[in-house]
Amino acid sequence: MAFKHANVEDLYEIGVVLGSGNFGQVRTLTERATGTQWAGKFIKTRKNACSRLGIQRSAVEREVDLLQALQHPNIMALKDVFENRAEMVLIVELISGGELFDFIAGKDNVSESEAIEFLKQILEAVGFMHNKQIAHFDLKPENIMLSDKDAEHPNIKLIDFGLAHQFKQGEEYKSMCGTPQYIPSEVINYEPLSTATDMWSIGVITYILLSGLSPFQDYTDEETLKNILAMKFEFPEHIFNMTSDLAKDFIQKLLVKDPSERMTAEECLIHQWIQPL
Ligand SMILES: Cc1ccc2c(c1)c1c3c(c(C)cc1n2CCCN)C(=O)NC3=O
Repeated sequence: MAFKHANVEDLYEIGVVLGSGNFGQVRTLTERATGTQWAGKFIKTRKNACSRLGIQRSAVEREVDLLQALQHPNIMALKDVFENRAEMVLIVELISGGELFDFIAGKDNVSESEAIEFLKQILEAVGFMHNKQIAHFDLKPENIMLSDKDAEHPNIKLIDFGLAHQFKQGEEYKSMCGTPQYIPSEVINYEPLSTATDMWSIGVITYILLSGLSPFQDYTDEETLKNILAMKFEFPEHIFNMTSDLAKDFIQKLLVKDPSERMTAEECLIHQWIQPL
């Protein structure tokens, strides 16, 4: 996709801030020609390679390339990219149902059938990515958005591919990025990563969906990381007493230390809990 050098404001009316992260800000945009609402991800780019502020232009190009390869109903769609001296703007579909995180927070916990509805869509999107050798590397409830939270069957969309990576044949990839409570031991130990790294995060997300608790989280990130390395998690009886054995089995087949032993997205989609015979 060619990066447009026009001024975003010529084509879009810039609206409210939806959120911000280390990359910059996300704001609503209204396309002047059609009135259609979009989201604009405003990324401050670095003046030069050594300045600390902002993001390398090459990192944004990589995210754009990955998003172009990932056209799927459960993955945020990229419409356009604008670039000027100090920033780049990704024009993406507006996902107005907010984060899965808030949806869970708004309820004590989610029923198993609701959780399965969400997980099927997440697993379809992640399986699609993994078949293209692309890993997300930052799967967490904040990056799973609902297109309409009031719908009977909310549609989910994965967002934020800033840490995503496409594996080349036989290439090794390591990174210390991610969010402590969702990362597996291979990230902490700076060992080679793979698409299985995402599957660990899905195990953590499933545990949170069903209980509202985070399996490894502790008072400090350091303690959290120790819990992960020690594989220290359990299903507290007073919280999980109503949870099916199949649901716990699903989680236990993802929260596995050895990445090669974890279920793949495809294996998850045919697990008895997700797809009863
Ligand atoms: C209604 C609403 C509220 C907050 C939003 C968004 C939409 C949103 C969106 C996107 C991103 C990358 C971040 C977003 N954020 C920031 C928080 C996401 N974790 C996006 O790509 N489309 C959005 O609508």
